Amino acid sequence: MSSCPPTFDIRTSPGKGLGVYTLIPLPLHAPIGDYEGELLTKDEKDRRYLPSRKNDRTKEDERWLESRKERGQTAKGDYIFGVGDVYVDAEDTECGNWARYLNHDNAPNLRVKSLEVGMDGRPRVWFVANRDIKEGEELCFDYGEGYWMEGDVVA
Ligand SMILES: C[S@@+](CC[C@H](N)C(=O)[O-])C[C@H]1O[C@@H](n2cnc3c(N)ncnc32)[C@H](O)[C@@H]1O
Repeated sequence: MSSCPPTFDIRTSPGKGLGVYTLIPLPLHAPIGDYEGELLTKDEKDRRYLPSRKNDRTKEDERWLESRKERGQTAKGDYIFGVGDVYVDAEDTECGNWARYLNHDNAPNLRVKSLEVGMDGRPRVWFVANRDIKEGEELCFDYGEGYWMEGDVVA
C-alpha cells in the first residue's frame, strides 16, 4: 500500500475504525489525494461480494477470493467506489492506498472528484477540501446513501 502523505496521520476514529487526520491546516480546494485500488466491473463486484451471486462465481473469482484469504486480506466489500460502470476496490491493502481509510461524514470536509477515463485511460477518483480545514481534523467525505443501503458500494 502506498504510504500516507507525511502531513496526514492514520489513527483510530472513535466508532468508525481507523480514519485519516490532517497534521496541517488545509485551504479550501486543497488537493488531498487519489483513491486507488483494483478495478472491477459491476458483474465482477457483484459475483465476488454479493451472497446472492455466489453461485455465479467463476474459477477466477474463487482464485481471487482464495488469494485474499491466503494473504490475510478481507473480502467484505466495504472499500468500493463506483465510477460510471467501473468500481475501484481498495479493500486489498496490497492494491488500495491510504485513502481507503477516509471515513464518511454527513457534513464532510472533502469533496469527491472523478473521471470515468483519466489521462492513463483508467478511471480516476480523488478528493479536494470543500472548506478550510483545521490542523487535527479528521478528513471525511459523504459516501452517499447507496453505500449504507446496499452495504457494498462507496458513493
Ligand atoms: C472505506 S472504510 C473506511 C475506513 C475504515 N474506518 C477502516 O478502519 O478501515 C468504510 C468503513 O468504515 C466505517 N465507517 C466509515 N464512516 C463511518 C461513520 N461515519 N460511522 C461509522 N462507521 C464508519 C464503516 O465500517 C464502513 O464500512
